[in-house]
Amino acid sequence: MVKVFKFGGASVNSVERIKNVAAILQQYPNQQLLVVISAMGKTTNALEKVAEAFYQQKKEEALQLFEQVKLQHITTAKYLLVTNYLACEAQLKDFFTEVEWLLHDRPVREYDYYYDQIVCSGELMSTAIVSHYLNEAGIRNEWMDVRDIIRTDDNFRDANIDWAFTQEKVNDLIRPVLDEGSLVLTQGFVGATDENESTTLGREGSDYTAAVFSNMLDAESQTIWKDVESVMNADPKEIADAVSIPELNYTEVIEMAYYGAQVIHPKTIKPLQNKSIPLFVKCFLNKDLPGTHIHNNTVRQLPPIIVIKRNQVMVELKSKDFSFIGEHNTEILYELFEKLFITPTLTQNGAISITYAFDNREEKISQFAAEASQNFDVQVTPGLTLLTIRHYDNASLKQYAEEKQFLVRQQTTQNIRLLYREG
Ligand SMILES: Nc1ncnc2c1ncn2[C@@H]1O[C@H](COP(=O)(O)OP(=O)(O)O)[C@@H](O)[C@H]1O
Ligand SMILES: N[C@@H](CC(=O)OP(=O)(O)O)C(=O)O
Repeated sequence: MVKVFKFGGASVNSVERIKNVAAILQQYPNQQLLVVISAMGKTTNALEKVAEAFYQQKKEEALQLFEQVKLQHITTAKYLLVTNYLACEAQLKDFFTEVEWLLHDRPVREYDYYYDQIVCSGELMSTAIVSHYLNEAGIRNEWMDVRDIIRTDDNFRDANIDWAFTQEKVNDLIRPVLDEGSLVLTQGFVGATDENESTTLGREGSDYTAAVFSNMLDAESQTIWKDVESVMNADPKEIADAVSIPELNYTEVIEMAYYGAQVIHPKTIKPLQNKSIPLFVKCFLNKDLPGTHIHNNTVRQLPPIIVIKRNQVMVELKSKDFSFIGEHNTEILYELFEKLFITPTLTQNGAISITYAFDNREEKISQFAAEASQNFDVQVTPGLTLLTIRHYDNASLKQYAEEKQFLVRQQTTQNIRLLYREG
């Protein structure tokens, strides 16, 4: 049976880290492996800047920013590769040309289209480098362009997968290579339309790609390799005494992601759950640590799970005519969410007012406030943090919630949520 591995940006962001990926893969010599890899480090953010400059018709700036991305990849390939360098360089240059060809044009289509054509190159470049290195290290692998496999619609930046078509491609292109004993290496986060336009599946979407493949290959398990020891009860970068969670239920992971824990992409769970495929989160820095096992069974006695979402904005809306917040008013607001692709991170209803928190994407929030002000009095308060404690107990309430000067507080038997000013 197949194992699916996903290595994220942090696991391939240097020569040493790529060598470490090879060392991990060497531990699975007789295993059918499909490996999904993300763009190196923060490449996706860098490519987003290229796309923005291009769309603002700052061609020189876009080309210059892309030059830096190119250099970073060429340098990594140079330090990493010996016999395969020239072959890798040729492959990278093809990807460079694909992007530069577009950058020399003028934007005539929507931004999201160009975003995807540019940003997808991050995953193509990283996987090309890793693939050549694995071959040098004696790990036979076949690099596959995921755009030949994952077919999506043209909802750029958040494309939806055509499951039937993709399943056929998995059967025709991936399965035979795995059966023949070769590791398959491909890109996360990326797909393509029936017109061969590149698409992406939403930020941090590589976990999801891996889950789609796990589902379609009826994998025995999926493993996401991270720079942390496991899924923890809080982001260890935020909370120093975060503890490891050895076991979790699929639903709990979806809940954590919903409240903003940026540890596993929420869309990842469903394809796995549908086929009861276990998900392991393991540490690429120390593969002997047990990590977290995520499955279908109930897990009791979870520790309090703390999720901190910074850079939140609160938007309070009062109906201008003192009408109650009823179907019509909420309909207007939900239509705006859909139009602007924004989702509240918290909602609090009153009789003639409604309060939302959002991630502070300034342009979108301004547009939301402007449009909503046709029907409501709108007040916007930026600079806030949203804290959620799931499975809270007295100790965690005391430690994290007690002294916060909150603007909104919500409490159920399971969760407590506070929206407060960043101090
Ligand atoms: N509950 C949590 N448990 C573990 N890590 C978490 C949690 N919440 C946030 N993180 C953060 O997730 C990071 C790893 O995710 P990410 O940087 O997206 O990895 P990658 O890009 O390699 O997929 C960790 O370094 C950690 O700071
Ligand atoms: N590179 C994409 C997709 C992804 O999933 O990345 P990572 O595995 O590093 O979170 C992003 O940064 O959004």
